[in-house]
Amino acid sequence: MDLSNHLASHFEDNIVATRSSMEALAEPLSQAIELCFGCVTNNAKILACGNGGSAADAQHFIAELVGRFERDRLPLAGVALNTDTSIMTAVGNDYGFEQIFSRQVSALGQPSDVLVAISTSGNSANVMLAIEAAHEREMRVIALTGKGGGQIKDMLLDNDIHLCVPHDRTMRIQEVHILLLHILCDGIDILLLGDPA
Ligand SMILES: O=C(CO)[C@@H](O)[C@H](O)[C@H](O)[C@H](O)COP(=O)(O)O
Ligand SMILES: [Zn+2]
Repeated sequence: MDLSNHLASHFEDNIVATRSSMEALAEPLSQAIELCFGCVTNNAKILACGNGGSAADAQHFIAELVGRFERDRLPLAGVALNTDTSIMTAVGNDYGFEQIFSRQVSALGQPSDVLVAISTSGNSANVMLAIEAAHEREMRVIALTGKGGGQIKDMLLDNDIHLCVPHDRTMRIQEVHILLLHILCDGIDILLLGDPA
């Protein structure tokens, strides 16, 4: 294998994934920005969850809401459901790993809250049960997926938002997911603070 060609192919593939996502996802992404803005400016909160790299994305996103993104502003309400090891081990141990997020959604979720559910395959059982619990709480869902959306695609309701990266490799999908989450943060800040100087 020619290593430098192989390395270059990652950059090329990332560009393809990013460009096709820009074309496919611009509209649902604006809808997601409006939904998150409405949520955090109406005394509601954003709950986020995912596994592995997507857990990192969920907590990264929430840290930028509660802390800040690029500009100073008031803290925005959000909770990453994959960060509390006591809850995750207790619920995982006592009720099963599939319920580690859904139980928290049931405990914390209110009808105006939004669930950001992240799964590259769209098939992680614990993320799917979190979506089910959010619907039971009358929450709206923003799902970040890839690979055609998996089973999550069929679980979403009409007023949910699906950001499905048109790619089949987990790492590429994750790379676009973090881009989408950063754009969401930027969009929320623009609606809150106006255009950047
Ligand atoms: O970061 C990676 C791979 O890039 C892994 O940790 C990956 O997130 C894990 O295998 C997850 O369990 C995959 O779950 P999902 O994206 O299919 O819901
Ligand atoms: Zn990864």
